[in-house]
Amino acid sequence: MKFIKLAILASGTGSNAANILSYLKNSESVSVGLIATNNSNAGVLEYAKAYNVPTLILESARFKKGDAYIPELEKFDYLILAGFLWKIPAKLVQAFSERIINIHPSLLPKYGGNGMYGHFVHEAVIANKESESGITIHLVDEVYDNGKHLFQAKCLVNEADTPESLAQKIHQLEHANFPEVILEYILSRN
Ligand SMILES: Nc1nc2c(c(=O)[nH]1)N[C@@H](CN(C=O)c1ccc(C(=O)N[C@@H](CCC(=O)O)C(=O)O)cc1)CN2
Ligand SMILES: NCC(=O)N[C@@H]1O[C@H](COP(=O)([O-])[O-])[C@@H](O)[C@H]1O
Repeated sequence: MKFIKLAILASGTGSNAANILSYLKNSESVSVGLIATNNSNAGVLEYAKAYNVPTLILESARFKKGDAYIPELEKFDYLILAGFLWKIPAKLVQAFSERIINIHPSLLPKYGGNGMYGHFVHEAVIANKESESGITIHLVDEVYDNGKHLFQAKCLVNEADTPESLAQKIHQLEHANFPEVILEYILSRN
């Protein structure tokens, strides 16, 4: 079987990226060859250093209006968005058709779209007194949070929950499922 190379794109703390790196550390068929971020202060860069993974700092104009770093990214088989906060431009979506996977911290289509990321999602769920929330893992198309769903998992939300306590529940679901959903999808296509 072909050896599969992943690039992770992340903007923040990087707990999902770290979880994927840990999950794949002994894999003989899939590896993470790059961590790219738009934030030179992102915590994810510390995990890249710890796992000795090359990094790439994305510059806005080149990513959004230039070549979208396709020369650097096209050597990878899949792009994994793990808390990446910029829209993937159409030319990169087209270059990686059905090969970009994103994790979103809500039960899409609820609480998705522009402005719906990180704590903003949890704040909206709590403000609306939802009884449940969860995660969605989906393919990425040219629109925010619109691609084909690969997986969803739910958690209960109770009156005592805060955006912070809900975020913890969501992170537990993400860490328990994202690596396995990624592997299941890419191995089903190779
Ligand atoms: N073409 C696509 N690009 C991206 C997708 C996608 O589905 N299609 N998913 C996002 C991740 N995401 C939700 O899962 C998401 C991330 C960020 C935003 C957002 O509103 N961002 C702000 C900018 C925030 C910042 O720069 O700090 C914005 O665009 O104004 C919405 C959804 C990754 N890319
Ligand atoms: N809409 C995108 C979005 O909100 N993504 C969310 O960013 C967080 C990143 O956490 P991490 O940096 O600890 O992996 C995760 O909860 C992920 O679902």
